[in-house]
Amino acid sequence: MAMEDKNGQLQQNSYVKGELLHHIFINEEEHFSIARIKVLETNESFKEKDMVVKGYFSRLNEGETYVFHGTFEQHKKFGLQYQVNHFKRFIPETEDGLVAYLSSDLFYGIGKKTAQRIVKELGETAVSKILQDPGVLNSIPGLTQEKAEQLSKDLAEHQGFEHIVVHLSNYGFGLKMAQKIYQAYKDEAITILEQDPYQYVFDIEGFGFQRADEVARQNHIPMDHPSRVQAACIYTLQQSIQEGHVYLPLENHLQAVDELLHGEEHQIEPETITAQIAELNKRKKIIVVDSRVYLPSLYYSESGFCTNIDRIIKQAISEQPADAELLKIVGRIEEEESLSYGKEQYQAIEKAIGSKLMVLTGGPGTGKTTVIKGIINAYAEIHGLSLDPDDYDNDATYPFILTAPTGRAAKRMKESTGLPAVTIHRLLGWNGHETFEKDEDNQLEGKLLVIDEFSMVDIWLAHQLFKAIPNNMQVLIVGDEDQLPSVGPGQVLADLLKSGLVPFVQLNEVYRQKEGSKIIQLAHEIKNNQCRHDSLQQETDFNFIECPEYQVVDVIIQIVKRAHDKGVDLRDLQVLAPMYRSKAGIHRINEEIQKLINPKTNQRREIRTKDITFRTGDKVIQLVNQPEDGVFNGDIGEISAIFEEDEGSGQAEEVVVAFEEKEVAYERKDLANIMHAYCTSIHKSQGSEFPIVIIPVIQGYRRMLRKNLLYTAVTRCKKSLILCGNKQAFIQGVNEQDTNRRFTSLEEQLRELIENVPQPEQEEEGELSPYDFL
Ligand SMILES: Nc1ncnc2c1ncn2[C@@H]1O[C@H](COP(=O)(O)OP(=O)(O)OP(=O)(O)O)[C@@H](O)[C@H]1O
Repeated sequence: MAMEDKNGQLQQNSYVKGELLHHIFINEEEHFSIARIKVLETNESFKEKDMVVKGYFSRLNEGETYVFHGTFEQHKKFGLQYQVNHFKRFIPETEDGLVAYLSSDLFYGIGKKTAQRIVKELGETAVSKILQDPGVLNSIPGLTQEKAEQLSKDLAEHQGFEHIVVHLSNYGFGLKMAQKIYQAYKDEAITILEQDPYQYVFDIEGFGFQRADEVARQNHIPMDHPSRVQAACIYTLQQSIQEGHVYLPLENHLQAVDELLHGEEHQIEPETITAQIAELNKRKKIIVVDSRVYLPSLYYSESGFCTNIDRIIKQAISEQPADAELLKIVGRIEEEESLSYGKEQYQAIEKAIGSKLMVLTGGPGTGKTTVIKGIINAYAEIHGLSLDPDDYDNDATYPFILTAPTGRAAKRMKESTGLPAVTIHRLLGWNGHETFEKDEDNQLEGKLLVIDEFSMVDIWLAHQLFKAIPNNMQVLIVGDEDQLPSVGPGQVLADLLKSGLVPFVQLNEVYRQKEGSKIIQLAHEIKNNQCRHDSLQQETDFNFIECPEYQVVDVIIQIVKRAHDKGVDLRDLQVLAPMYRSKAGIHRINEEIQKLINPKTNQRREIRTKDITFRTGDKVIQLVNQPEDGVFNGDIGEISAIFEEDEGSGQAEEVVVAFEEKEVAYERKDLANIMHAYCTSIHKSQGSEFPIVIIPVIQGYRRMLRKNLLYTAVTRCKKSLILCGNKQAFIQGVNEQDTNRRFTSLEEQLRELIENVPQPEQEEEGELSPYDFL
């Protein structure tokens, strides 16, 4: 950290003082610049007359002098550059220098005489005095109030960002965080930081509670300050979202807040926390209902989703065929498709046609896709609608909407049904700022909406989607309830099914098994808690290679090598593992496969980050939703190009990834959004399927191995599944239920609605209705 002593002397190890000659590259939005400077002074053994500096700073003034702090970096093409951590405009410390600075063109209306009076009155530290308190200018003889105001404003503007950067560096914040802070608060940044650092926790991404605590301590803000307690209340709720919770029970919340606030030398009384929770509740910063504490966005998502489910299921259905008529229609579809629907499958088609909203659930190979097609075909025939998009004027008038939460799932839907399908984000028109074009005031157009892979949809997205569904639309939700729940908060599919409010059909009979699939059989044995050692016998499409833990990575490499040598397209082969950092973790497996498949050569460009080396030709996975670029968490692509920085053309350093439908360019700062995908996490594989899947299973993964995790992993495979490691660890894992309960109130809220739903007519004997489950 750079510090100045009392005399303003630099105590930083490395510095370069230089006059800015010209800018090479400027990104105004990011405050990122590359510039050439004339070196005036440095404590480094740098002998050249000028050099290139780069870092997160705004446009600097050419001809002015700055002191930069940072480190030298050797750039492959451009040689030695100085990576700036922070910097400061050099203000001459002599009285004459300061007078020249204040009377320069930078400050309108300040002549030499006025500048001399300011320096005489305020001394060599005049600039920081004015910045801290513009009122000091009132004492300068002959300086009108108007000019004084103008000068302090101009000084603040010129010094603003730099001043803030220097100030923040005293708290240990780097340029990048300083830039984020400056964007959010501008000139207020320091005042807010020093008076109420906890505000940063809410407004600045990546600014944690502990950081705010450190700043508060340095500024002697008491540990029981209301702001601190309130920040802890909100921060703990934000953290709980990571575990999938929609709310925290008051008791758990109090405990979590207490743990966060508790220090060796200070203790916060429970009453203080309760009082601040009440205060936040009053100000609608959190919502407390029935001893449950919610963040408002999640509370309103959950209650909004319930309201919309209620609205939709209460609507009447426009046209409904008589039973005999539907039988005839389904018979015709069976003929066209050359199959005969099973009892459950027919029931699913019948119930979907007769319900405003229905959930279709079932494991792999039970015919969910087959039934989706049956429902769409039957709907089209009943309503006299063509399935061919070319028969409609434009996309908006096409009556069938097929959607899924990820790009890959939408693509699979499109392939299996032969109809257009899009991601939920695309369907709703994501505008990149957490809002969508489609909402309650601008609803979707269409007649039948089918949402696949619904287990992956969190409560926030579910709410956004359902508020955009118009009254005249019929809705079919499809998902496998035994899969892992959504990455985001909630367990919407499971809660919908448990509530009993919404009609649903569960498909149990497995059809793909009839074609001799061991993979499907294993999936159902896991699902039905019947997986034993003899379930893991070798079959044509399944093998469990037993090996000790230390050999598991070698075994994976051998399998991948054999597949590669045989000409298998590596996009069709996926290694799935549950953990990132272990001896047989995702990172290690990726490194080893990269060495094998895509080693370093002179032909392949590469770019190194702290942990990873990316090379052209590498298989990579997107780690976050980036809807503005049309890529989503879990999408897999290949690095098609790496561009080095080019001063001449202004080309920034970039990695270009070719995804299935588009190319996306990542600057260095965005490379954390991707990682190698030779091996990916099971969580990230949700919604995707691969012909060949390899899953290492070892005792070292024990704390992660759970039934729904292994079930999700196994069901990602379509043709050939290879497990390797320890059979006992696998058997123990599939017998381990996920006991991490997610706190959601959706099921309860939906149940409360049941009283208001008109009771259906008497069901035929043997048919399931939601009311059978109450
Ligand atoms: N009634 C049926 N008669 C004959 N074959 C069927 C029937 N239902 C489904 N199948 C066949 O079973 C296989 C699995 O069906 P489908 O793909 O619809 O299941 P799914 O539940 O969508 O599976 P997954 O989730 O694994 O994709 C397909 O080959 C399908 O043609």
